[in-house]
Amino acid sequence: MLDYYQALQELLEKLSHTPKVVQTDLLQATNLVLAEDIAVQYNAPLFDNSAMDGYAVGGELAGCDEWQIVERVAAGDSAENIVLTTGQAARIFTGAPVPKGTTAVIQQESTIVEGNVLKATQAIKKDQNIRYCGEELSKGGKLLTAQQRLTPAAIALLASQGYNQVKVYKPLTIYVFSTGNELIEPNQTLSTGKIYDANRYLLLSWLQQSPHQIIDGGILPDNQQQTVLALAEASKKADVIITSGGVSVGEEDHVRAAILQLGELVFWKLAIKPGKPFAWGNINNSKVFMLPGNPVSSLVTFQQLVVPALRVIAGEPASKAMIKPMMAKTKFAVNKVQPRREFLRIGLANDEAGFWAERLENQGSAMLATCITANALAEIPANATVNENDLIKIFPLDYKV
Ligand SMILES: Nc1nc2c(c(=O)[nH]1)N[C@H]1C(S)=C(S)[C@@H](COP(=O)(O)OP(=O)(O)OC[C@H]3O[C@@H](n4cnc5c(N)ncnc54)[C@H](O)[C@@H]3O)O[C@H]1N2
Ligand code: MOO
Repeated sequence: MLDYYQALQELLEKLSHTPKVVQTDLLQATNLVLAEDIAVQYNAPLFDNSAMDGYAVGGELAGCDEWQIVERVAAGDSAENIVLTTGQAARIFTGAPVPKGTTAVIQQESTIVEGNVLKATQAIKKDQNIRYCGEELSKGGKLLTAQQRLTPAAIALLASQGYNQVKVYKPLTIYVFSTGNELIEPNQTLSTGKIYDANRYLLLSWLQQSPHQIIDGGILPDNQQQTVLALAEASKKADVIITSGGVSVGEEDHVRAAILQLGELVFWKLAIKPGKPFAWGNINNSKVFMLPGNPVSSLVTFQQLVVPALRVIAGEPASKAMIKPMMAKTKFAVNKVQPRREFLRIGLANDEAGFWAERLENQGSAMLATCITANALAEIPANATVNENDLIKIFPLDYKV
């Protein structure tokens, strides 16, 4: 059996490639990966401005305890033609440009105003409450580096610099299939031996939150020829094909054989529970991931292996594509060692002492309902016991891609 971290590293290394680049409107780039370095084109802040609603005071501060209010500047106004000298002040608002000669801004809570006369109720320091031009970013520097995923904050930063188009790696086209004669759709009538397809719904709804194009490939029957035809057809358009079921050793497990006929496949017995059988490979330029049929095995292998893999295929560096664990203290013990690294569904909570993990009942790999209460997976290393209050790795179940 292959160790999880070894498998993950090998998978991400072997997937590295150069994705296609497209120019796109800013909002369309959300969650895609930047394909170019972007320069700071304007100083930030763009101009000296006030950090508070209050009064800009000019000239020398020493010996000055009263100012004449001579001007008013609001956000959006120009202050280019205003100059404050010692003893002069301007009413000013947050974000408004400070007039020339401004030494400090006094926030209005620290002032007394009588007519046009301003007095301060607290000591004033030079430069207080002034955000100076270029103090955050200076023109010509690097704003963003290629391979950065464009989070909402990155989109906002680009907008704040006047960029309305960016070059990103092209969104992926991802096909999702389920496999198995036992599977029917939720709108169909149950008959003996049949079950409703859960995995395709898990994967489609999870992937819907990604910026990629997701195509529902439907249910493949346990039939070699039909599986080959469907996968060959999907591979004409797909960057990625994800299947679930039929990956282990049974005679009715046709997907592996179909992919081997059409392309290349690596089959792993992973030392993880759930999620032991896992396969990946390619049909021409389409990458293929085969998840185990049990719904929770699908969920765990999708989050722990395929999500990082999709990030790499979408253009992120492997180091950033890894899903990041956090640490939590256990409210449970594991006394029995077992040979596979276990990803337990847990309830993660926190108090003043930090995060703690509570083990949930019903950990079977077909027991999907536990995943509703669970908000994280706890990693129990192979051949290890865990005591109460031990610190262990936790992977939040946040359904990100
Ligand atoms: N002789 C062995 N049998 C099994 C082994 C093994 O090593 N030797 N491994 C077991 C483990 S662990 C897992 S996990 C499963 C994985 O099996 P497959 O990927 O081949 O999946 P199936 O046999 O097609 O299905 C397993 C199970 O999951 C149900 N299923 C499948 N697809 C869906 C779906 N889309 N929605 C809901 N449920 C689904 C299916 O009906 C089966 O009950 O193999 C073990 N067996
Ligand atoms: O690995 Mo299987 O996923 O134990 O049920």
